[in-house]
Formats: sequence, structure tokens, C-alpha cells
Amino acid sequence: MYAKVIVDVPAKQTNRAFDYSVPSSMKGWIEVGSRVGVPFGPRVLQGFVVELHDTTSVDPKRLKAVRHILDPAPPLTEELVELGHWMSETYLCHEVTALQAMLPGALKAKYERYVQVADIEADGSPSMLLLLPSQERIIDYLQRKTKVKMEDLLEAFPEDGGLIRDMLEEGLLLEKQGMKDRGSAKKALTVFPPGIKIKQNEAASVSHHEETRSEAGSPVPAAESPADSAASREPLNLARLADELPARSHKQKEVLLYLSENLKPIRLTELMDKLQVGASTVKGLADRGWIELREVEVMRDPYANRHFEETKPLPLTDEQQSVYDTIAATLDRREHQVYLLQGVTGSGKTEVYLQAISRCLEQGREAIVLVPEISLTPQMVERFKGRFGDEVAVMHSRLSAGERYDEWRKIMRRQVRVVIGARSAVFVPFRKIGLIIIDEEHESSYKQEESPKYHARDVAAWRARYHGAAVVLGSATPSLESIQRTRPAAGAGSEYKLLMMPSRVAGRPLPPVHIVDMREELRSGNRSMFSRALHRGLEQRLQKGEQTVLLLNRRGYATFVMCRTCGFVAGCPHCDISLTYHQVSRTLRCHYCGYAERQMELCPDCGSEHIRHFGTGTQRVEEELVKLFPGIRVIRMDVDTTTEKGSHEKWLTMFRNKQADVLLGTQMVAKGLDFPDVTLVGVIAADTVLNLPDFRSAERTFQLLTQVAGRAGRHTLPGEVFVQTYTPEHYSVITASRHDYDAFIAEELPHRRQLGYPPYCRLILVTITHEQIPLLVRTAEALTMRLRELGAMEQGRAASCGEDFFMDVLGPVASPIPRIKDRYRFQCVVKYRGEASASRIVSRVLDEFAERAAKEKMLISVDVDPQMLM
Ligand SMILES: Nc1ncnc2c1ncn2[C@@H]1O[C@H](COP(=O)(O)OP(=O)(O)OP(=O)(O)O)[C@@H](O)[C@H]1O
Ligand SMILES: [Zn+2]
Ligand SMILES: [Zn+2]
Repeated sequence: MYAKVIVDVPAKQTNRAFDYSVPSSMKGWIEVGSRVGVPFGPRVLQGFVVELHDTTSVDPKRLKAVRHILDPAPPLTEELVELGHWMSETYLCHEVTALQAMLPGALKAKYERYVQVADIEADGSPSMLLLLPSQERIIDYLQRKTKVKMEDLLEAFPEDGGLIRDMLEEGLLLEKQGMKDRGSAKKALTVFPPGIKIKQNEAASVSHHEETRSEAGSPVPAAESPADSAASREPLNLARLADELPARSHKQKEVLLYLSENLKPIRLTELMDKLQVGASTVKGLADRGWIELREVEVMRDPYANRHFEETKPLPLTDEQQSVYDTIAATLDRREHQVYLLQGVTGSGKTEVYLQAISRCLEQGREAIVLVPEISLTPQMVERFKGRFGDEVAVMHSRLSAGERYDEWRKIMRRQVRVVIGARSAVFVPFRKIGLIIIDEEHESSYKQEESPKYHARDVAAWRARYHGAAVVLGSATPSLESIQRTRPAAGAGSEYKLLMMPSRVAGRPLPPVHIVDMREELRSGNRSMFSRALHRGLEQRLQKGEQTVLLLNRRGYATFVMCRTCGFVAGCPHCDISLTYHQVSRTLRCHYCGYAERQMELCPDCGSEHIRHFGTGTQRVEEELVKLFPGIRVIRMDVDTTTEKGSHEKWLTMFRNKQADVLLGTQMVAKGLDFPDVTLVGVIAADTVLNLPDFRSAERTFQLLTQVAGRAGRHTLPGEVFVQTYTPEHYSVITASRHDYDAFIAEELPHRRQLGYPPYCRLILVTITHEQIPLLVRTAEALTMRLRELGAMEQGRAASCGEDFFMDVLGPVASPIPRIKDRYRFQCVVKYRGEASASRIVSRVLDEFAERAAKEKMLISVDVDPQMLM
């Protein structure tokens, strides 16, 4: 048997599958999707099996063999391997990068370099070797230990770095590379009464309230287990043994009696807690061979101590019902279809998701729910756990690597059938997907900014097509790309189908939104960041004991340091960007390269002491709130206050329990929250996004304002919204204030069409970086020219066959951030319409330039469908 393996070296030369032979011992094990260790040159690398064959075109004698299989069951499915291939072509990334992105961080290989003594004997010339005493000491040290890391060796012989290097060069020492996973299963000592035979898998949920679903359906290494041998003997009678013990061993008696009544494995710590005995008491019994004590894998469950109120399906409103019926019919027919569910804020989209998932589970299929990271709030998790209980795994970045790994293992073991998570949860290794839901589908966080630069929406559609599954994209403010796809294309049907829920549940009205012109405020002498109207609104809410949500957009309110005498702004010496002030550590930091320096006391330019630290915008708002309304209780949620694990949850619970009057924050407070007593929403400054040099800025402004306005008056109390702005005439502000999506796109789409931006064209952003500008400019220009040339040729070819294809290349120009980490950055933008040939052209040009780029140390990166042109 032969395997094609993609190795873990993201480079052009290795971006293809290599052939290996499969030793017969592995034949029953190895599968497409297995993670393996394979010899590659002098090293052993991690790789993924992408194909298995009985024959090979390579001379079998020249093939190396697969060295190890790294996991008991393959972490990837055949489908995911195929998806990886599609991603590499679509997003122009290395295939291994795509495959790696599908695994939890814990499974990503970490390489460790070990130092070994060369096998001198085998060289046949031992007598020729004359070792220096210092060399002998090093060899002696290495022979006494195993797996000595290079760093450790250098630490043990701090004087001899040069000597060690020489020994490596002379071949006296060898460097070996080993592999290690970043995270691992957590183990806990577990007590086994005699005669209890248990499989590793089941042991995993020992003494956990979750019941164990049967087999994972995957082979697990037959661990040498003491319980197995115990089982072959006649089970010991624990009660009788307890009698044999002397009276002073009453603690041990207690343990034996407990175990004789509860003939099942129990975690050591739990047993100690229960019976108030020490570990030595239990270990003593194990030493006598009466019980078994061994380590088993346990699951970390971040929600273990949480009780979720069970919820029952609500009777649906007419609008919900008709949307649900359409989705359910598609599920029943096992058809593939992407739905765009446009439902205003508070229209009850979540209840539709829940009931659609129920239907999908009844069919024995699985469901994935994606939500933006910041709206993966406890409230959201609660809704799904409340309906589906232990069937739900949660994946988000606030879990530790270990916790995430455990959630992922639950999926591998088929212990859960619903996953709710942020972007990367789209890759969970389910095998029978029936439904994928993407909530707030317009959110830019569904696009990954690092390679693989995939969009979860498109990956979801791909997977759903593979499985014959439905996709539901939900939003009150769909992205223009998605809404465009609901419109019939020339000569064909539409790609997505539009479903609408235009009204709020129970006939509740959308809140009135008042636009406040802040220029007007200034003219009337109000210099505060609160307009008089918002001030009055806050006052009223405080009197009535109702709550307020205040939004301050983080972007545009950077936290920087400026000299008030000369206007000097502290910038990063390596990047063209200002440094960010971190109040806690009193440092200035660069968010792009990590450069940090101490807070300035004097201006480096003019020596002035008048340095002003602009704290986070939210911090300033908080200060002003407290000044204006003494005694006001404010919860501030921003990057500074939510880094600590669980802090998010803590703040929101406090707010829900009405321990605060105001929830003040960045985008975090705009989405998904559903609090009955919030009757006022204030937007401190609506323009901060509008001023960004980004063709999506109007769309983002409209979305953010609509979302945050949607937090008010969601239950019985009516709500009200104030939007403060310096551009009250802008259509994104006006249409958002009227909750009028159609009016917004009626203004926005013609702009996009005129400028040739998405959704009318697609974009590919090519960024080129180098330390020297002249070289950079030359290469950037050559590359852009070549793109233009090939684009024109393709356009000509398409025109002659009557195909619709258009391609244009803008640039090259300096990137909006012209320098990062001492590298200058230039970019060009490919605009195109029509089928995928543009990415083929870009891919071809990259290939042509690969050698030159390597020689010149030029870095070229590509972003297909970029969210930002940065
Ligand atoms: N059929 C129903 N009957 C009664 N109440 C409902 C029903 N459906 C939803 N609700 C309630 O209406 C409120 C709003 O629903 P939900 O949060 O799902 O809205 P949404 O459409 O997701 O809004 P947003 O886009 O703002 O997140 C919730 O409190 C929910 O419990
Ligand atoms: Zn100065
Ligand atoms: Zn920097």
C-alpha cells in the first residue's frame, strides 16, 4: 500500500503530495486524513495522508516508509482533505496551511531539536578518534541522558558553544528533529475496583455527569491496561478484604466498602473528597493489588459547573413559521441550498435556528452554528445548551488550548452533534452535516486575515454542497455580497434564496432613532461628548431604574501619546504607525511588531513635559459619565477589561442582574445581546468608521448603527436611540436611523457599481514587502505589468468565446500602512468579474516571480476577497 502525503512545510517546492510506502503493520490503521510522521530529507516531518493506493508510479525501492501514525483516529475526514485542496486553489495558499487550519491548536506540530552522539563505531574508525577532555565531557553527558535539547546542552556547557558547533560540523554530534503536539489530553488518576474492565474511551468520562455515548467508532490503541489482567482473574471480594484489615486501618476499610458498593471507576480526587481520606490510604490498597490505580484521559469541560435551564421550543410567529417551513422542507429533501435570512433585530432568528437544528438532529444529522467571536456570549451559549444540553460543543478562543482540544475530541468521538463556535468551527470533523448556520453573516470576522485567508461563508457553502446540507445565513443587515447572490444571475437562478422576517416578535416596534448633530451642539456651547438629548435620556433612565447601552467604536479612537507643546506623536521605529498606550503596564506598544518602550516623561523632540496620554476612548467616556452623573454605575467593556478569562461573562451577568445602569463598550456591546430593561441606546460618535479609507465604510457604519439600535426596547418596555454624529446628512446614518436596509442598498449599490467594487467585481489584493524601497518598487511594477498583460490576454480570449470576463489591475501603490517590521509595503489590486480564471492568473504570476522573490528576499502575499485593502 502506498500513501500520498502532504508534509508540514508551507513552501512552494513542497506544495504537493509525496509518495511513501505503508508498512504492513499500519495497513489496518492508516486512512485518508491520518496525521503521520514521515522521513523527509534528514528530518521526520508531520504530514497528512491525502490519498491511499495499491500501486505507485515511483520505483517502490526508492520510496521511504511512513514512520508513525500520530493519532488513534484520523483527525481529518476525506471530505476535509478535499476541502483543503479546494481552499488551496481558491485562496492561493499552501495545501498544508489549509489542512492545519482545520485542526485545533493543540494538534499543531511543534518541532524539537535533540542532540545525540553520532554512532562512531559504525564509522569503522573509532581508533582514529582522539577526543579532547572537554569533548569527552560533552559526549559523556549526552550518553547519560536521552532527548537532550540543544538549548539544554548549551546551558549545561555555557563555555563550550563553539566547541559544540565544531563537533556538530565534524559529525561527532548529530541533531535530530522530533515532533511533539502542543497540547495533550489531561490525565487523572482513577481508582478501579477489581474486575472492572473499561475501554480507554469510556474511561474518559468516568465520574462525569455526562453519560457516555457508545463507541467512537474509531480504533484506540489497545493500552496495556492493568484492569484487563485483573479481569482475567476471579474478582476479589472487597467487602471480605475489608474484614481482613486490622481495626486501625478503618480508613482503608471505608474505601473498600465504598468501592464494593459502587463497583465502578472513580477519580482519585473525587474519592478522597467523598470519604475524606488521603491519597496514601488509597495507594496502600493499590500496592496490595486489591484495587487498580491508573491514569485515564479526562475531559476538561469549561461548562461543567454550569447549570443550563432547559428550554422548550416556543410557538413560532407566522413569519418565523414560514421561514422554518421552508428550511425544514429543504432538510427533509436532503437538498443543498443556501438561504439568506434577513430578519430585523429582535425578529427571533435564534428560535428559528434552534428549531431547524432540532429537525436536523431528528434526521440523525449534525449541525454547525457559527457566530462572530465577540457575540459568542454566555447568553448565546446558554440558548443552545439550554435546548440541546450535552449534545453541544462550544469552540471559541477564550477557551484554553486544552479545553478546545477536549471539545474537539468530543466531536471526534461523536459525543456531540451540535457545535457552536467562531469562524474556525466551520471545520469541525462532522461526517453527517445537515445544517450550517452563520449568524450575523455580514461580520468581517468570518474572514480570516492570516493564511489561509478563507471566508467561513464560502467554506460553509462548500461543505454543505458536499453533504447535501442547508446553510442559513442570518442577519438584520446582510452583506452586499450575500444580498447580491440572492438576485438571479444572467441566464441562471440565484445562488442564495432570500427569506425575510421584517417584524419584531409579538408586534414590538423597532425603536425610534434620533440623529444628533454634534456640530450643532458645539455651536450652542456644549463641549461635552454627550449631547443635551442623550444627557436628558440618561437622566430619565437613571430616575426610572431602566438601563442604557452606550457604544463607542474602538477604531478611530486609538490610544496614543502626543506632546501638547509640539504635537509629536510617538511612533514605532519599525512600522509606520503610532504606538499604543497601555495604561496597566505604563508602556507604549506597537500592535504590528510587538515593539515596546517605557512611557515617555519628556518629549523626545522638544523636551516638553506636557505629554498627553490618550486613554481608550471608552475610558474617557466613563470618566465623563461619572463626572456628569455622580453615583452612576458603569460597566465598561473593551479590550482592556475583557482580557481576563470569564470577564466577559461576569460583566454581562452583572448587567443583566441590574447591578449597573450603563453598559459602555466597543462593538462588543452592539451584537446579539438581549436585555429586557435596556430602553436607551446611545452612540457616542457614529463617524469613526465612516472616515476610514475603505470602500466598505458606509456599509460598516450602517450595519453597526442598525445592530446597536436593535438592542433597545426588545421586550415590553419601549426603547429609544440617540446617534451622535458629525455627518448627520450621510445616507448610512439616515437610513440606519430609519431601519431601512433597502434604502441603504439603493444608495450604496450604484456607488459600488460605478467604482467597480464588490459585489460587482471581486478583488484580489497582492502585497509585496521588502526592506529597500527601490528594489521593492521595481519588482512591484514588474509584477503588476505581468498581471495586466495576462489579464488582457485572458479577457481577449474570453471575449472571442463570448464569455463574460473582465480584469483590471490597480497599482502598484504604497499600502495604507506603508511599513511594518522594517519592511516597506506596496500593493496592487486585481479587480475581476467572471469565473475563477483571475486567481489562476495571479497564481501563475506568483509562480513566475517565485524564484526572483526568493533571491531578492521579497515577500509576496495574496488575499482573495479581502475585507480591507490594508
Ligand atoms: N416565537 C416567539 N415567541 C415569543 N418570544 C420569542 C419568539 N421568538 C423569539 N422570541 C424572543 O424574542 C427576543 C428576540 O429574539 P432573538 O434574540 O432571537 O432575535 P434576533 O432576530 O436574533 O435579533 P438580533 O439580530 O438582534 O440578535 C428574544 O427574547 C426571544 O426569546
Ligand atoms: Zn514636544
Ligand atoms: Zn512596530
